[in-house]
Amino acid sequence: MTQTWAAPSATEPVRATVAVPGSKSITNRALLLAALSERGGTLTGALRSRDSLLMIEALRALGVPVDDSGDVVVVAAHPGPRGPARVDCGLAGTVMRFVPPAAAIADGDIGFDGDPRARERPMSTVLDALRALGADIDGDALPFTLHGKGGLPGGAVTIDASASSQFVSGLLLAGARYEAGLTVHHDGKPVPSLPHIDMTVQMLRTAGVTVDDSEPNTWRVEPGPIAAHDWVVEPDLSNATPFLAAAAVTGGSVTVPDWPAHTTQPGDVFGEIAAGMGCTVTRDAAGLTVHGPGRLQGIDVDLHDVGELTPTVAALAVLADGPSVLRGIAHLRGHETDRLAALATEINALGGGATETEDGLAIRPMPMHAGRWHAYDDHRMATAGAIVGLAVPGIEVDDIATTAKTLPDFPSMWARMLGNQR
Ligand SMILES: O=C(O)C1=C[C@@H](OP(=O)(O)O)[C@@H](O)[C@H](O)C1
Ligand SMILES: C=C(OP(=O)(O)O)C(=O)O
Repeated sequence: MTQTWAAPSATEPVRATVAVPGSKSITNRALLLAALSERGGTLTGALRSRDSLLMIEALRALGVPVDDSGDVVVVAAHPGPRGPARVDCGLAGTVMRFVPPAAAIADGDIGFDGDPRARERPMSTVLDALRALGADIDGDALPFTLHGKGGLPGGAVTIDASASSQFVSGLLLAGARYEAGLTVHHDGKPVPSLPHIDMTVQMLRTAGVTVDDSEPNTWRVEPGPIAAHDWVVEPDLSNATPFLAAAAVTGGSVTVPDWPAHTTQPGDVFGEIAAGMGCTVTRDAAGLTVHGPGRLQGIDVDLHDVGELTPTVAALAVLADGPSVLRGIAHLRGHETDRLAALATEINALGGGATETEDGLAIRPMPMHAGRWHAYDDHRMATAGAIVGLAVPGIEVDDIATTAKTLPDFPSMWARMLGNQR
């Protein structure tokens, strides 16, 4: 159900401490690894949102016992994924790209489908790779059916992962459970979001899997069991960025506690981006703090590795003093929506100056006016509208409920941050 939301404008500098829930990317990897470990595992600090519930339901459909009724999510010992099953991927890239490689070791027919937009998101690379590794699959996009044979030979496969790092991550997460393990070689334009592949490799190693990533564009996963692990999920640093942006836009100061000292999450880079736009950024025992400047500067930045941050950075760019260029993000056209088209359309409709380039956005700050900001079923479009609304009175986000994909409490967190929760 959609929900129109009057974005509150800030009448004074925002000063707040905002604790954000667990990382979507870490939660869904930890759930999947627990499902592939016959001894299960636990998650402390797991995200509870549409994307993580879709992952939990997908694993349950595959016979994996997941108990999410308490603070700690518990995946009990189990004999491994099994079919037949139906899996709803919603609009979650981590479900549609991570679950099929895991389901390929199950037996029985496993049908996958998702939201209408999910049927348009790039998927054939994973399905072709699984076929090359021995799987029997009907279809090249959602909906498709995997005819499980109770195991997969595995081996070596070459893919073009330039449209999404999730193609590589999905295969690697399950690769240890293939008979011959897995070698994935990427051949094509550079893979985006490489930190997310590093996250996959690190988490596999934590679960006792041997991974060789010493050669660029090639990843080798040795066959073997995946160990049970008690995962502690870091806060979602990408979801932290709209709150930090509120400080940047209003000349205030926002702290996100429990910011990890070392992390593979792309949101970590936001500190550098905010500093590049004139903010002062500090990291200390309190967490990461962004202090906004009197006037925000434009920025020329390559977001290829951290594409998830684009909607937040674009929202900051429209409110800056000078022009900005956001590069390296052509692959965002295949995200929850075509994010480049969506951002350019919404910014221009409200008087701003945004142009789509071949691989990103050029943004010229211009006075913006009140109006409707469309979210396109995209949680990060919705939060970008909230950021713009802090500085431009009268912005209405047409569907704030879409933030439930990764941050169901967004409206009340935003209100609390602004100190005006009703
Ligand atoms: O592996 C992951 O958890 C993710 C990888 C990235 O996908 P792309 O490489 O498709 O951008 C990122 O944008 C997405 O939000 C989460
Ligand atoms: C691209 C994103 O999500 P997904 O995991 O669905 O690809 C995102 O959260 O910005």
